[in-house]
Amino acid sequence: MKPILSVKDLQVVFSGFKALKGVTLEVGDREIVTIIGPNGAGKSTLLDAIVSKSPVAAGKVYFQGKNITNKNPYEIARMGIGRKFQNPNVYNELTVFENLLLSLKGDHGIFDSITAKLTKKKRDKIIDVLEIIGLLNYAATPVASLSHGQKQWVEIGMVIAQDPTLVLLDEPTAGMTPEETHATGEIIKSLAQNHSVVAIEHDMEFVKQIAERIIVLHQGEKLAEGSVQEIQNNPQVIEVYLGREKIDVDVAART
Ligand SMILES: Nc1ncnc2c1ncn2[C@@H]1O[C@H](COP(=O)(O)OP(=O)(O)OP(=O)(O)O)[C@@H](O)[C@H]1O
Repeated sequence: MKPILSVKDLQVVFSGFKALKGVTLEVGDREIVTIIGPNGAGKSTLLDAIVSKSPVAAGKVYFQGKNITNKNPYEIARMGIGRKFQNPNVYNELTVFENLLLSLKGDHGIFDSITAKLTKKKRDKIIDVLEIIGLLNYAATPVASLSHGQKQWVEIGMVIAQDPTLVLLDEPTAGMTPEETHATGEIIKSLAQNHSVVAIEHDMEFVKQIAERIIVLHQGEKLAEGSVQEIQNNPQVIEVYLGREKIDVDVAART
């Protein structure tokens, strides 16, 4: 099977500091790949480099067979890669429906998007997205009155409203309650029926819920790759990441 995304020997350098030291990975059609690793491992930098938010110093990024290395970020978005950042980037004073309307592919400018005639096609598309993100009953609710988790779902919705082939999510469950985290996992699984997904995540329960394949980054390099079981039993991963996570949890439980 031909991969949707193919990253080859990617290097990113910040003022002489190598944040990525030659990372290679592939993402298949409608596959969910989860990226884990300690703080500073280079996870966000990897997603940034794919969409040209950080410049690639060496190596290549191919999307659907086309070389997109260091291409203009808007062009990359237009080609079909959607990126959600850690903090919700939504319009609080607008409703959930309006936020999604603003994100629809082909619309330009807040005023134009909101005042333009709402076609049936646009309405149906927004309803589809609302169903996927579980907010159908909140269409007319101002985003300001949603919970933190619901705002994150609106933003996931804003990404998928653009019909990306590949969705990149940076810690989609950050700050969520356990119930919201679980619901996010179900949203991502339903997303993967039509999209490829790469998600950075720290919460191992969540990773187990969604992961088909896990990639572990450590100090700018790929330390391991495999199924949940392979990763959980990998001694190097336990040493640099999973063991430490467990110690953190144990310490937190005692204090
Ligand atoms: N714009 C930048 N300028 C300089 N250094 C940077 C920049 N962005 C990231 N770094 C450094 O690159 C390394 C990788 O950072 P990155 O944010 O990719 O890690 P991460 O794995 O996403 O960590 P976290 O889990 O804490 O978000 C870190 O040492 C970070 O300080």
